[in-house]
Amino acid sequence: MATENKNLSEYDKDTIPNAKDLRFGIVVSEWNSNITEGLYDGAEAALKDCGAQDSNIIRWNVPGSFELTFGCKKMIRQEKLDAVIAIGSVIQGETKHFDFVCSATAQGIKDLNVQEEVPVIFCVLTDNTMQQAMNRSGGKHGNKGAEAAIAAIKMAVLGR
Ligand SMILES: Nc1c(NC[C@H](O)[C@H](O)[C@H](O)CO)[nH]c(=O)[nH]c1=O
Ligand SMILES: CC(=O)[C@@H](O)COP(=O)(O)O
Repeated sequence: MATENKNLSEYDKDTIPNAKDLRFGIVVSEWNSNITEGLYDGAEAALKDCGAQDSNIIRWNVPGSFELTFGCKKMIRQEKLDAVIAIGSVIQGETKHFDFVCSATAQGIKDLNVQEEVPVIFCVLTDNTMQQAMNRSGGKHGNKGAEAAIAAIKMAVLGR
């Protein structure tokens, strides 16, 4: 189902484990900060709505989405975490750079999920336009940050 046919912010709290004893890392790209701050707000609000404590949400910033992989790896090794959310917004420009940044970021975060023991959630928008990004970071299609927060809670308790 494409995003346009669903609301990214919708979830049923009755189906979500309580997050009160879980500790989360959130690594936020500074590129397109008008979008990534909205994604962060959505993720933080959903985590708290599901019981997470302020003191158990650790935020680091990195320059761009390409740096999310290193930032998440370093955070996992430095902090005791149950899940990490990688937040970025990549928007198509005039060149093929978009393709390389998106691919490298997605592959890097996938690799972390293979190599590390802490789940890393892919909360990176890869949009053709700023409007598409706005629509998915608190606009008409909801907030992918909220979706990522729910995924983080579910993955944090997987197998328990
Ligand atoms: N154009 C976008 C970038 N580009 C920057 C890279 O992510 C990286 O920081 C740089 O190549 C140095 O290593 N990053 C985004 O997150 N979003 C973009 O639209
Ligand atoms: C995703 C990018 O790196 C891109 O926004 C940069 O823009 P351009 O391709 O015009 O250099």
